[in-house]
Amino acid sequence: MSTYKIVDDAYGKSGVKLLHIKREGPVHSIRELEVNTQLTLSSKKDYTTGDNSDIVATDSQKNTVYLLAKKHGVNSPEEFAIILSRHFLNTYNHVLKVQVHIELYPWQRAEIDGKKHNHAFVFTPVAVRVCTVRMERNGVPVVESGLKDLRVLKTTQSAFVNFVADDYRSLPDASDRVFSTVITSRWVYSTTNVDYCKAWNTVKDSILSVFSGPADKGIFSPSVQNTLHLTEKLVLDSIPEINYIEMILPNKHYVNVDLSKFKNVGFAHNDTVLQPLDKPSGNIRAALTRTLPSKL
Ligand SMILES: O=c1[nH]c(=O)c2[nH]c(=O)[nH]c2[nH]1
Repeated sequence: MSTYKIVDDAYGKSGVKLLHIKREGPVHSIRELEVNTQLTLSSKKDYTTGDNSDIVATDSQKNTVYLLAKKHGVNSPEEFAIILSRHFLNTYNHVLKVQVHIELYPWQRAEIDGKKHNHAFVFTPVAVRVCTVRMERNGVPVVESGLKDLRVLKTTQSAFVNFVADDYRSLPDASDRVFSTVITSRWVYSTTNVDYCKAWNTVKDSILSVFSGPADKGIFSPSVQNTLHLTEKLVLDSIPEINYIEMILPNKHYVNVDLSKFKNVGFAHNDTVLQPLDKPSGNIRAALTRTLPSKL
C-alpha cells in the first residue's frame, strides 16, 4: 500500500486591494496596496478529510487586512505585513506559519508650481515596491523587500567583448552598445529595526547610480553581469541591515538596423536607428550575501 505525506501547503487571499488615507488636517497621505496572505495550519485535516473546523476562511483573512489597516494605519508595507503576520499567529494557536506579500502602487504627491500638493497624487511607475514577511510560530518576522519593473536604458558606456568564440558564435564584439534592462530585485534584512522606506530608496538610488554613473560622463559597463554585481556590492556596503540581495536583469536587446543595403542613400554607418527586440532577451541573475556578519 502506498502512503503519502503533505509536504507543503498554504492557503489565503490574494489580490486584496486597499487604499489607506492618512488625514492630518488638510494634508493627506495615501498608500494603495495589494495584499496576499497565506496561512499554514498545524493540522492537514482540511485537505485530507474535508473537515473545515480549523479553517480561517480566506474571506476572513481579507476582512482582517481591512480591519488592521483601520486600526493601525499603513506606515510602510513591511510594517503592515509584520502587523498582519503577528496577528494571525497570536489570534489562532493552530496557525503554524504566515506569509504576507504586499505590492505598493507607485503614487507620488503631486507638485503644483513647485509646491507639494496637500491631497493630489500622480501615478509615477518608476518602480513597484514589494515586500514579503514570513513568520513561524515562536519565530521572528523575516522581512524581504524588493522592487520590480524598474526599466532603464543608456545609449553608451556599455560594451560586451571577449566572450566565447566558437562554432556557435555569431555576435560580434560590441565596444559601444545600448544597455537596457527591467530590474527585479529582492533583499532580506537581518533585523526588524529598519527604516524600510529609507532603505528602499537607498537601494533604488544605488541601482540607478551604478547603472548610470555621473550625469556628464556616465560609467562604463563591460557586461550586465558586472553591473549587477557592483550594484549588489554597493547595496551591502551602504545598508548594514541587509544581508542578502538578489537581482534579475533581463538584457533587453536593441539592434542597429542594417541600413548598409541602401547604398545609394549612403547609410553605411548607422548607430541612430535601432530596433527594440521584444524577445528573446538575455536573463542575468545573481544573489550576493555577506560572509561575515555586518557591524550593526
Ligand atoms: O552583458 C551581456 N552578458 C551576456 O552574458 C551576454 N550574452 C549576449 O549575447 N550578450 C550579452 N551581454
